[in-house]
Amino acid sequence: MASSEEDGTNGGASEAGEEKEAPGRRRRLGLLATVWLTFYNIAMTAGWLVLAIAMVRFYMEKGTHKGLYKSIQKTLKFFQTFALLEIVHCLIGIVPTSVIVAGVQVSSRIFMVWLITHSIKPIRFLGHICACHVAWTVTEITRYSFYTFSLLDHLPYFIKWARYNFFIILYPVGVVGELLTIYAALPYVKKTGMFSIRLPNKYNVSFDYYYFLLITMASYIPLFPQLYFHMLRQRRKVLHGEVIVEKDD
Ligand SMILES: CCCCCCCCCCCCC[C@@H](O)CC(=O)SCCNC(=O)CCNC(=O)[C@H](O)C(C)(C)COP(=O)(O)OP(=O)(O)OC[C@H]1O[C@@H](n2cnc3c(N)ncnc32)[C@H](O)[C@@H]1OP(=O)(O)O
Repeated sequence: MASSEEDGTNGGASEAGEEKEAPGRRRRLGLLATVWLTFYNIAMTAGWLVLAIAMVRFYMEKGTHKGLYKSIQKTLKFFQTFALLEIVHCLIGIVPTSVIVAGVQVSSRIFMVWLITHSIKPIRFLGHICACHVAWTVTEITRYSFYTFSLLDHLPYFIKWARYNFFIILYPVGVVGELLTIYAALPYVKKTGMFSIRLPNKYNVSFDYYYFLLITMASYIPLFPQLYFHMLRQRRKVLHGEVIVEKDD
């Protein structure tokens, strides 16, 4: 999963009004793209901050995570769904992140939010979901504030440090939380047959959501290490200035 920056294509950036850059230097975006991304990143930082404050307040008031999902679900769904724009940013070339990397990252979260927690009520009180939400929230506050300060050319070192260190723990925590949540959903999905299409039907098509979930869980095995090692490479590049040459896959 090589980034376009590394393979020299500049992610289609020139079409989006960017200038070509010397390797290792920050890319310069057009005014419109800079304004939009600054607005987007500030909105996302604020959204995830609101979520963090709501989680802390809930826990302090109630002393339990039970009922937390109900109180945060609207904000969570809104800001996580808004993150679909990240795939659009990659596609139109205003950010150089690989579309595949952003696509896998965003779609797994959308899947968790809408097709698991929104759709399967009995699993909402589980601690695993809480673990994912905490991991996502800390990550996103750090990540979007990193992008915002970078765009404004005033990036405090501790935000850069946090962006490229927190994931070492938070990524596995989030992934284990997601996998345990899907696992906990399996009996309910099997019992209810939800989102499944049985034969015979006039289109002669069958789909079993239970097996889809098993395949999704299995897909974490090849995909997650790729994302994790990608972040470790980014960490070496950004924090330690290593030049990393990657092959396109
Ligand atoms: C339908 C069923 C689907 C099922 C899918 C199953 C998939 C299974 C595996 C998936 C596992 C994912 C699990 C996950 O959900 C769990 C968690 O997230 S737990 C919490 C911890 N998570 C993390 O730490 C996430 C880490 N990931 C990331 O940080 C990024 O999301 C990543 C997409 C990996 C990209 O990182 P990368 O470093 O490659 O690129 P960047 O995007 O940070 O930066 C590259 C340059 O682009 C500039 N940029 C990017 N976005 C913006 C923006 N919004 N505004 C401004 N600039 C932006 C950035 O500054 C960089 O620029 P430069 O190179 O000039 O510095």
